[in-house]
Amino acid sequence: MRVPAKVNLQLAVGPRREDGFHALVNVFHAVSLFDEVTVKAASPRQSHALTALTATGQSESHLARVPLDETNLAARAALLLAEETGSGFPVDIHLDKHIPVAGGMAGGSADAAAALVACDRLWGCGLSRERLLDLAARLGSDVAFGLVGDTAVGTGRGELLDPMASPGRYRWVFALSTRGLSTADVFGEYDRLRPDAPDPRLDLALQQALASGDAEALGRSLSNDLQPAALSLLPELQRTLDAGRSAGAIGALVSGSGPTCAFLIGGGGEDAALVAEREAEVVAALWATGMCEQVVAADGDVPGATVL
Ligand SMILES: C[C@](O)(CO)[C@H](O)COP(=O)(O)OP(=O)(O)OC[C@H]1O[C@@H](n2ccc(N)nc2=O)[C@H](O)[C@@H]1O
Ligand SMILES: Nc1ncnc2c1ncn2[C@@H]1O[C@H](COP(=O)(O)OP(=O)(O)OP(=O)(O)O)[C@@H](O)[C@H]1O
Repeated sequence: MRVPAKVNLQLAVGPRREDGFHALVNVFHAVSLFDEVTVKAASPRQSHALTALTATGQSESHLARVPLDETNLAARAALLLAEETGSGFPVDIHLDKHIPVAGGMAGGSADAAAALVACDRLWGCGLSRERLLDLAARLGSDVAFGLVGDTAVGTGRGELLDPMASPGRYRWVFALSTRGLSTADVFGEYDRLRPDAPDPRLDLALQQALASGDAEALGRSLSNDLQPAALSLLPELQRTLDAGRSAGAIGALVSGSGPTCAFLIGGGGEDAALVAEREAEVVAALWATGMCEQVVAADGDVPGATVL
């Protein structure tokens, strides 16, 4: 399975609810930075739903943060499906990780979405899309989006998804950090900085920019209520954002709970040579900060978990 990372085009965070989660209006956008998840029948067969989990990837520092036990979200997805359906036989799960770990791009959630679909097929459960989305939501607020992909608005705690019209194609650059940020810590810092958060609302200017495919307008409309909290925990991210903006990015923000920073470079309607030139300048400026572990380019939007 191939499953994409996400960037949040708008992340409006309301007050903390009684269950501890925050009410969100969350505009998800899937980008072409993929994890590959392979699920195979284990041999010899054992009595557990999961027998082994392995991971590879480009970055050793990121891989070191991926748990290889039953706390891994992909393993949890397989176990939940087995428990809910009463079916399943032992499987080996391999994660080839390219989505930054604890980077605010929903890497673990993506792997969980892929594992759900893969095990559903391998075990012949034949769950409906609704059941799969329901199980995904139980695993985490971002998991359902891994199934859906493209561009979608999430409400509730982010798990109730509606597709959003976005006919345009956009070019992005992502600055990955060697550090990770815990999503729970960033929400905690948000509560400290903003104890009286209003109810979240969809930004109509963003909706319009997406509907018309206007990259400049999209760049102006990007927003993330968690950004001040991520910057408060990792103040050096401000320099990364400033460097990308000064080099010509038409929009810049922290992705989700961070610390990955996302830079909008241009849209499909623009002169391709101009966009490529802008991309090269932004990439060079980000490397020059000396603060990025990796700088990668990607396109959005792209489909959700796909069988290869
Ligand atoms: C920041 C985002 O990535 C934006 O898409 C998501 O809201 C986070 O989604 P996620 O990583 O799937 O998060 P979950 O695994 O559901 O929750 C992790 C922790 O984040 C906090 N959390 C998450 C979602 C939400 N709506 N309110 C929260 O307060 C809670 O402290 C929770 O314990
Ligand atoms: N399959 C997985 N891949 C990466 N991390 C995982 C996985 N399963 C569990 N984890 C744990 O989850 C933590 C968060 O990882 P993840 O990459 O999902 O963060 P994130 O992209 O910031 O999440 P989100 O954007 O959904 O808030 C990691 O530090 C790791 O301990």
